[in-house]
Amino acid sequence: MQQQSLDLNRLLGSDSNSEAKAKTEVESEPLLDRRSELPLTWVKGYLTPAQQMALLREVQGYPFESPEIEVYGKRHRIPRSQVWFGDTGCDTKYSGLLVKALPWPKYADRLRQKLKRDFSLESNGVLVNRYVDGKESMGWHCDNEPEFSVGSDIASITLGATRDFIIRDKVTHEKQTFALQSGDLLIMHWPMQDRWEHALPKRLKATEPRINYTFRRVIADYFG
Ligand SMILES: O=C(O)CCC(=O)C(=O)O
Ligand SMILES: [Fe+2]
Repeated sequence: MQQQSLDLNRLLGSDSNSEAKAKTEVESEPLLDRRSELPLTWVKGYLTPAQQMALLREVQGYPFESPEIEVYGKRHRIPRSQVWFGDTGCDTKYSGLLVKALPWPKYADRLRQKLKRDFSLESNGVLVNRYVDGKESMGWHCDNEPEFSVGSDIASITLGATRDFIIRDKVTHEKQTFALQSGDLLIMHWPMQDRWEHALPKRLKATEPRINYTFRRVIADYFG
């Protein structure tokens, strides 16, 4: 039940209004010291403007979908759109639906190879999220689906609008906010998902689209 309510939060982006007052971090804040203890790597400006442009052009051809899900008998469209690319057999589930991996687009695959070269980050699938503006969001969740490979890190790349990405300790509810900008990389290291949830709350001041690539390693043929 607990798990289900977390999943619903993620899908519907609920609880996000309570984040409206969450402050935006700046580098000089003392919280930075604590960040060195977090299971995260934040690389600002990881992608050059030219690399970002190549990806953004490619994104225009992605077959994004925004499925409807049923919650307590009512249908809701998830407040963003998504597409999943991956190696053959590297399927996943979201919105309760099995999603077959589509073949890697050229620049998404190059980005995957770059992450492997730079951080030894092995991934065989990527979820691409598109938030058309600050009204779109992702609610609190942790990425601990059974098809994810044990011990694997998750790498998140931001393109377009700056948005707050918030993590919350599951026990103490301590929060940390990261204002992710276009070209930034954030790696969530194993086993961060055990202790921390994360969310991308609504930010009504954001009027431009944001794209997020979330590279993952899943167990091939997990769904047979
Ligand atoms: O858009 C983001 O930065 C968050 C995406 C995310 O948490 C996910 O895809 O699981
Ligand atoms: Fe996530």
